Amino acid sequence: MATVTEEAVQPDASLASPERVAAFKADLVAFLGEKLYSPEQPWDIAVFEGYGRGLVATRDIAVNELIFLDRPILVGPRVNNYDVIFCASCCRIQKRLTLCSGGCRLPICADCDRSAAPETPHTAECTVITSWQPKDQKRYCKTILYALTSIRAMLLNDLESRIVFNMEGHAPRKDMITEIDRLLKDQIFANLPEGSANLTFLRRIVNVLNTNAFETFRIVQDEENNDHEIILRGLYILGALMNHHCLANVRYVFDENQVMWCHASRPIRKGEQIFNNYSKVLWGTQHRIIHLWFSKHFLCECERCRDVTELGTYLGALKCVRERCPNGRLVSLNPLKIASAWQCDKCGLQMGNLKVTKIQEIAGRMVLNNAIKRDEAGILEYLNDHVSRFLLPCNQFTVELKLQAIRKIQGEACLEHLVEKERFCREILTILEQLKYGECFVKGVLAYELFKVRMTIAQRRDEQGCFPDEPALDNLRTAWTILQHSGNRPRDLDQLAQCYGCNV
Ligand SMILES: C[S@@+](CC[C@H](N)C(=O)[O-])C[C@H]1O[C@@H](n2cnc3c(N)ncnc32)[C@H](O)[C@@H]1O
Repeated sequence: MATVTEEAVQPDASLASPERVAAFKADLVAFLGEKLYSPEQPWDIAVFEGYGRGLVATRDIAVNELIFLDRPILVGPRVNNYDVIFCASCCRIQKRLTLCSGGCRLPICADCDRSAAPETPHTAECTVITSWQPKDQKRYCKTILYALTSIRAMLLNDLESRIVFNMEGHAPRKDMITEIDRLLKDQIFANLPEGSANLTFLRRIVNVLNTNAFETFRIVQDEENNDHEIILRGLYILGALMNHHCLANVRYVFDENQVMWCHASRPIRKGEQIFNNYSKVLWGTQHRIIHLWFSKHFLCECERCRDVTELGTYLGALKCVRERCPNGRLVSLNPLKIASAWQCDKCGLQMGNLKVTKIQEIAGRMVLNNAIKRDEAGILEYLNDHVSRFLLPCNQFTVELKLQAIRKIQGEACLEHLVEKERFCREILTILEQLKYGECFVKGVLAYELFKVRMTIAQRRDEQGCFPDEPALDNLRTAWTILQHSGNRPRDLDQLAQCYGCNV
């Protein structure tokens, strides 16, 4: 169990000193072990001006080459509502809520319950939680579930906790209530006083998690053998060492065992920094900048963020509001300044940032909170009748809705919808090409969907003789290359790739 001392949990400004970096790397290599680390790996830890530590390529890395494998040092529930009840320990779906008999107020399955064996994987965390004397022990407590990932850090061994406390951890913004604040505010425990070493430890862990954790998942089956994906948060140290760039040069997936597979999405030259994208690939610049500022505490100034045309994609651009300017696109005069005015690229109309933000907010609400929940016909109708009147076809919200349509239009859909789906897949793949985004995860998903929809259209039109042609096989190869290690890849991908010889 980790030693909880005040010194151990203090954030440290010297994380990037050469001695600290060398010691940190030695710890990390020991943690990864021979299975995940080989001395031939093409990365090293380096310090970059303005970024802190990061990963650097130690030789040229080819596109699609494996850069590293990583495993979570810490994993557990995210701090967000779940729509199913699952065992807090093994994540198996629980039909009926059964609380742990140990009194920790968490839902636990019969196999993980403290009474199931002298030691279950849940015993140690239950002991920590109950040592703080939970009040109201007969009731489920969501707040404890949300804090569980941080609480698990108390069980790390010395090597692991040294690694974790060598990670950067930004303090929360003043208006943010963390899962640990919530434990105190709701007076969940009788014996976890403000000012205690345990609380300082938990607060520091929350900062490390918020700065570094990834969204990962576990696939579990219910009693009817249906698969469910339980979204979790995982601290992957090697993964977290990658700094951000809006034109990342890697992609990653998590396999069934929660191992992270990180591949090059573009060629990387020796000496270049290995970058991940912390934001969404298909978001416009203003959204990415705000998201990075509020969640990761830095201002991105990469070439994609600096270009008003967003590399010709106009993902964040808005439709000009003048009726006599049907093709005008409003773009920011200075994308790096959130308060900058916007201007139409055709008629020169200027608009203040507050008004632009309002329009984006309304568009976002209409699309993300409302239209996206419709069925496939509803989404297509909304795209054709409403969205086209107030948003550009290239706008990020239009693109998001098209992605949702792609997900919802499946094999049994009518031919007209399938043809629309094919068009959307091609449109979004073209945007990725404009961004020169390489062999990224979204490309893999779209390539798979495009292959499938073309196959279904060929069947419906009785054109199987012409399918699959070379472009379709290319799509399947791309999908297989990108998604093959993902634990939640489409269930028929392996079979399709094998059947058409694309899994080599
Ligand atoms: C997941 S950590 C990355 C590793 C970190 N540099 C370190 O030394 O531990 C994320 C933090 O790194 C820094 N960072 C990452 N990408 C950056 C970028 N593009 N510009 C400036 N800072 C960046 C920010 O402080 C951010 O909150």
